[in-house]
Amino acid sequence: MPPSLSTDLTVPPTTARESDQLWPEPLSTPGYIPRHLKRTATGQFPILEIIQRILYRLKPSGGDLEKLLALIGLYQAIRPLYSHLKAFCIWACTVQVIIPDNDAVAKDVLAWMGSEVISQNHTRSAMLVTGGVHNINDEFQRRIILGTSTTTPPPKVNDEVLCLPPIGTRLFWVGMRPFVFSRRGGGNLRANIVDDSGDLQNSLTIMTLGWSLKPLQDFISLCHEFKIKNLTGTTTVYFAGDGRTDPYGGVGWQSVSKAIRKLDTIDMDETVKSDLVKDAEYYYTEESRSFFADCGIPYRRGYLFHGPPGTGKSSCSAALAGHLGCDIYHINLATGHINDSVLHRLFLGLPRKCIVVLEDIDSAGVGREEMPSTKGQAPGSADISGFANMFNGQLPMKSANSSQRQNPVTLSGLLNAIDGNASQEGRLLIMTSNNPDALDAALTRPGRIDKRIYFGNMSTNAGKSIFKRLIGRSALAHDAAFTMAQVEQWADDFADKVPPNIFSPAQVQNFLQGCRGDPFKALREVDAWVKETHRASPGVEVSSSTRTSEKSTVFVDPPKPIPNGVDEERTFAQPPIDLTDTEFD
Ligand SMILES: Nc1ncnc2c1ncn2[C@@H]1O[C@H](COP(=O)(O)OP(=O)(O)OP(=O)(O)O)[C@@H](O)[C@H]1O
Repeated sequence: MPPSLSTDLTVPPTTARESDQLWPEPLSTPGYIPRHLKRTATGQFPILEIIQRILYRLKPSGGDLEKLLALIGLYQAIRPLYSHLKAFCIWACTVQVIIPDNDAVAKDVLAWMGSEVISQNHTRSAMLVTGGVHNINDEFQRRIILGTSTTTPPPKVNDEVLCLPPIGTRLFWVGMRPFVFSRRGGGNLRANIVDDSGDLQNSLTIMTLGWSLKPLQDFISLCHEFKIKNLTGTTTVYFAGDGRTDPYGGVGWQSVSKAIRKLDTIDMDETVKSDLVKDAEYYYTEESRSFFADCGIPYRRGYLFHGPPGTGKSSCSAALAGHLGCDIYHINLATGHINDSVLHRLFLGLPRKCIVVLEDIDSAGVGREEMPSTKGQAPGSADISGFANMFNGQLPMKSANSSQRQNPVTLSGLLNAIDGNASQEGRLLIMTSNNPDALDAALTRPGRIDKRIYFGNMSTNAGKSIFKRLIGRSALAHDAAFTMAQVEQWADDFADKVPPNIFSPAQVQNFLQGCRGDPFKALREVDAWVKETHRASPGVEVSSSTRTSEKSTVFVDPPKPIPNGVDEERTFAQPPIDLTDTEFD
């Protein structure tokens, strides 16, 4: 009798009689394994001992352990062959795409997988991340940011926790076609971005049966459409990061989802705004696309938004992206993290339809390279444009802001990234600047900048509008006794108290935010605020005339007398189309 399995799992006694009971076969029996070999095996692998006892319990006549051992041996022998065979079958019968984890396409795929595969009932593991939308369910915030009425249902956004596929592999079906999704991660992105087996770390791999990439392209389109349809109400904002997320070890894009900023929350001249929106909308029509293609003109468009700080240049760019339904990419050259090759790569990685914002381009200190002799360089290393100017009898242009430290991005590198031959087409480039006069003419020439829009300080109309948005809506929502007519009257009173074209909308917004939706507090405190703020802004003088007419604003050091709007533009070289029916937010 074998010892009881439940109490004793040690090696069984080895007397000849007991061993014979366990291994009763004679030497001539096929599959016979000598006793000492069995003992060595079970001694080395205690699990075999356990299996042996279980088998004995199940079938006291015994005898199946040999088959098991033979199978295990066979498996060990053919395992390398199996992995080679598997690799060959995968290579021969499947197609795959690899997507860097931080690419926009990867985000589309993850969003689709999260919703259509991972959120299904049978999922047993998932990666949870926050949605990253700023407080969109807050009524007050929503009305300010989105300009929606209290009756408008909130847009469908990923406001809380997202369920995404974890690291690992997952089989799923789209219709009748199987796909294998693999997510790799955990690598140090700054250095070892390709592992020993040559695979990209922190990437997604999508694989399916067949010999054509078409099903995979269709799947990617499906994911993209899903994102467009389901994430309405948000814009993905990308920032050129500090290098931690770039699969190539340099500076890459980092992203965050933000609630769309509605165009009607941007206070600017309505004609200028509608002209800008029509231009951008037309740029993305099929008609315009084929016009560019037929004429052999690179499909690109650029705007320069200029004006004092806090006048809405960045906000308008974001609102435009939301209106056009595309993502927005911010590059701040002044950080010093970006050099020519990184900038080039950032532009190469842009999707076809997007808005790229080069922020505060004047303060980035981007300039042409200095003459080789002044820098002690070899002649061959100088910017070719510098030589061209020498031959024209001109000195090479100095840095746009020579007092600043040299930016690793050169003007030629910037121009190359923006519209060099290898540069991506389809993007809409917006440069913002507080001081457009400091910009190199090469950067703003027609073809690179097609439209210049001036963002000025707050006008009387803008004052009314900002009061209604920040105070009026909240007052109406919180106190049913207030009427719209009252709000209009308060807005007029408020705008009369704030001298036009003196304060930036950001300053006024800041004051009104401090009033916390209380119209009486705002009206009571605005005079004191105006005086106080003037004292703190010595460059501005307020006369009584400035309170009555927007045009009579006095600047001590006046900028060019440009109305708040377009000051120069290059129009599309084709008959204008009728866009009068176009609806605007
Ligand atoms: N014209 C405007 N309409 C509505 N809000 C505005 C406007 N201008 C500024 N603001 C508000 O002021 C803040 C700062 O605006 P924004 O960053 O767009 O200004 P900017 O011109 O890009 O400033 P900077 O030149 O310093 O980058 C934002 O919160 C925005 O809501």
